[in-house]
Amino acid sequence: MVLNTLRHLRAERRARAGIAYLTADKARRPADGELLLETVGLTKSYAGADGELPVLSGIDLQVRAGEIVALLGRSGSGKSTLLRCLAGLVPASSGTVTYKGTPLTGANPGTAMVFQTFALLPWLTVQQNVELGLEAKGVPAVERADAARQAIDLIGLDGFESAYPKELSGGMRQRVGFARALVVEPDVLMMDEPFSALDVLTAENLRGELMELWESGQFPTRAIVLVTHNIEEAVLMADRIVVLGARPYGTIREVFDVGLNRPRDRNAPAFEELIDRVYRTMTGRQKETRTPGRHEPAALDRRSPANTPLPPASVDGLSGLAEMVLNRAGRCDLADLADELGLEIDDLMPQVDALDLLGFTTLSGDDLVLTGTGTAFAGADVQESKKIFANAVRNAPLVTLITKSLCQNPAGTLRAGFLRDLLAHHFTVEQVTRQLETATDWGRYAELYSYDAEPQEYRLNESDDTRHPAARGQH
Ligand SMILES: Nc1ncnc2c1ncn2[C@@H]1O[C@H](COP(=O)(O)OP(=O)(O)OP(=O)(O)O)[C@@H](O)[C@H]1O
Repeated sequence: MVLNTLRHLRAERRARAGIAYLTADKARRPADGELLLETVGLTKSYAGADGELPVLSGIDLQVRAGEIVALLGRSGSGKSTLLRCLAGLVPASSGTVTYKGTPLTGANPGTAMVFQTFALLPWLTVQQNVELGLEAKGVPAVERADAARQAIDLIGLDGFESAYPKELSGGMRQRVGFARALVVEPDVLMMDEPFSALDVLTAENLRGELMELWESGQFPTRAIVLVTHNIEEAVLMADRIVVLGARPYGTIREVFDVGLNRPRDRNAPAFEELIDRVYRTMTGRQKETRTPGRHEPAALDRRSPANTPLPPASVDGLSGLAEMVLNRAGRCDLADLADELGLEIDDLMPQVDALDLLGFTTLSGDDLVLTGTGTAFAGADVQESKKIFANAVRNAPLVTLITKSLCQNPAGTLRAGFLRDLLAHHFTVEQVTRQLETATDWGRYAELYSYDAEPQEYRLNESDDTRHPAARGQH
């Protein structure tokens, strides 16, 4: 249906060739390789409670006409921040971002953004929402209305022009988001997880239609940058996949040239093989052994609360995953397990990271494998599992820091504020809060300390203060 609409539109477009903002050459997608966006040595820090928090470091990236580039990485690796830097929505801390060779000094005039949460104005109709971008550019009303109608048709929303966002399903709202971005015919369409707020079928349908438009050469943009944490989505859509790693700062870990013919067959061996390769890169536990690049800070090597943040996994969550692996003979393919549970691999990563940190599992190829201690932990009764956990948790630097500090204070108490200040040097307020929640949960389960929400204080578990290796000064 969309393609028919397109053919119709194409003819209509030719007839309207005089309209200034809808140029004929934009109606074709030239795979001319022109360099559209470039970052050189891009570094981005955000202001934290105490100083700058580095998020991206040493990012050298190019986006050329004719390509779809996916920015893939785990939560917090800086994908959205990189997208916003490319769009000129946030300034680089150092390094340069250029559009067609010109350094950005504000919003990038060659890009338009589609957001995960649609970001529509509820008091405006579909037509008015779509016209917004053109209004900002000072396009006259009649031309604006005409262009909006075309974008609405293109994206399959014809008939909904006068509807308000609240009358639309999630999928239809996101179509409005696309139409609003496409109406300005940006050189580069920026998409920040545009399908992740939609149910699976709606996302699949919309993704498929967009790819048809792109492949047919009718998409009114010359390149696409897509942020996603979904490996399959990246392999399905992108020409290049840029994998960002998060530790200790967001850096480019690897770039994959996809090179598969379109439309892509998910069941083709080459498709599955690439998914496996990307997956290994994303989940790889290899330490940063390479020499830091010109623009990167030196890698940190000793585990400390600063360089080993606690993953946001509760004891219940990580125990649940350990038990699932135990029930699969102590070894399971993580991607298969995520599939079975109807989750994305990314959803399981906090628990996987936690099990890894505690020494309960290792990754062997694509498989998550229980270690001897992990097997004992997963099969133990509550009391025994608490003992095993108390021993393993010495691998968690923040828990050890809390325990040691408590032991050194004759009163056996520690204010959470002290830890907040300490961690604020390295993490955002949100990250500090999440880490303290995890440390509280883990320390309580291990019966190392308790926590009083009022007056926000940790307190040593006196009966057990000799049990923990950190308390005995053995760590
Ligand atoms: N405006 C901001 N101020 C302070 N810190 C921020 C801001 N925006 C992002 N961050 C922090 O920067 C880090 C990277 O965030 P970003 O959203 O770019 O990552 P991401 O890879 O897109 O993650 P996700 O997949 O969870 O959206 C995170 O730790 C986040 O808390």
